[in-house]
Amino acid sequence: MANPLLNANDRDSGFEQQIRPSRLQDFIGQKKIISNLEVFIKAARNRGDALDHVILSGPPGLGKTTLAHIIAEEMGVQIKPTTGPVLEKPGDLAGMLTNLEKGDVLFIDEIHRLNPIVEEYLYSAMEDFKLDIVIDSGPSARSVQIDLMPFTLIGATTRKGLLTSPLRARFGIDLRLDYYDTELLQHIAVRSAGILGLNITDEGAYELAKRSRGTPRIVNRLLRRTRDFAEVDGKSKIDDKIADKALNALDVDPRGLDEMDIRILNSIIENYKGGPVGLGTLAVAVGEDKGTIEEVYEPFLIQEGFLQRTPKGRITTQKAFEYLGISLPGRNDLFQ
Ligand SMILES: Nc1ncnc2c1ncn2[C@@H]1O[C@H](COP(=O)(O)OP(=O)(O)OP(=O)(O)O)[C@@H](O)[C@H]1O
Ligand SMILES: [Mg+2]
Repeated sequence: MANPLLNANDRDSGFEQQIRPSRLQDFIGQKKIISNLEVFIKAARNRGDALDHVILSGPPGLGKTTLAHIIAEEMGVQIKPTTGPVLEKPGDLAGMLTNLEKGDVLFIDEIHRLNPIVEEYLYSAMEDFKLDIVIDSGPSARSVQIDLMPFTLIGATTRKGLLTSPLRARFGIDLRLDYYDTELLQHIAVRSAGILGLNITDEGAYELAKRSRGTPRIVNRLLRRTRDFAEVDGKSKIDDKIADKALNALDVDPRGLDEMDIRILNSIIENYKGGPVGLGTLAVAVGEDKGTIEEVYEPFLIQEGFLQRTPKGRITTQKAFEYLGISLPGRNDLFQ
């Protein structure tokens, strides 16, 4: 059964709003991205220009939406958020663009899901701040050009591979967010606990952090759930014991792997003796889209040393066999 804690779509907006960092200095980790952004923002502000267009990519829950809001805040401009699927017609995009003031941020989440026709209109808007709109149809159809205010488009995507190259080429700033290490997530847990007025020990925060799949959204969610267990147990402090108890009760994996991670590893091991297996075959076996496996699941499994990409296909590592408690084929003596 899918673990609801790991579901990126389940949002508690009140909680999120409270703990979401709003300035660059509060954003934990992703050091290189943050220091580059500081330079770009400062330079644009000094010149009085809009910031160049930004594409933010990376797996769910790592801080793309958060960063988009921070960028607008640091630039001292308004942010107008929308998502790819909502912009169905060119008119929807025109409506958003003509409402922007100088320097404003148009934030398009899930930009890989943009309608191709809408996307074409975006090209000239991004490049020349102009919008060519066709009015009427048939013989009376004519094109009018609308001048736009200079603006910054921030696109966010978990699937950068799906962006067309003309769109990709129009972003001057390309930022890819990586998974967070346990220490950073521990830091995030402590920060969030502080904002919520919760007492948490370093060990408690560490326990949450190491079971959060490298993802700030998950560590915050596990913190919230652990708080419930602490309250019900009459504990005034979140320590590693209550964290462990809560996470076990919630079936959170010891290393934070989610259901699809496990399914991918199990499938390679059980059906293909640990691989190599091609991405397409694996996708069919686990019932997930190829690109999602490649861009959302594999990076974490590779980073954690459970999976390798080889020219012949994906293979699971000895660590994956050990973790799942399965003996390597033909080497039954190895882990006894
Ligand atoms: N670097 C960070 N420091 C502190 N908190 C963070 C950081 N990154 C993310 N968070 C927290 O994690 C939550 C999830 O982040 P966010 O919504 O920005 O992720 P996302 O990349 O946009 O995810 P999705 O792809 O699902 O839209 C935020 O509400 C924020 O509180
Ligand atoms: Mg987001």
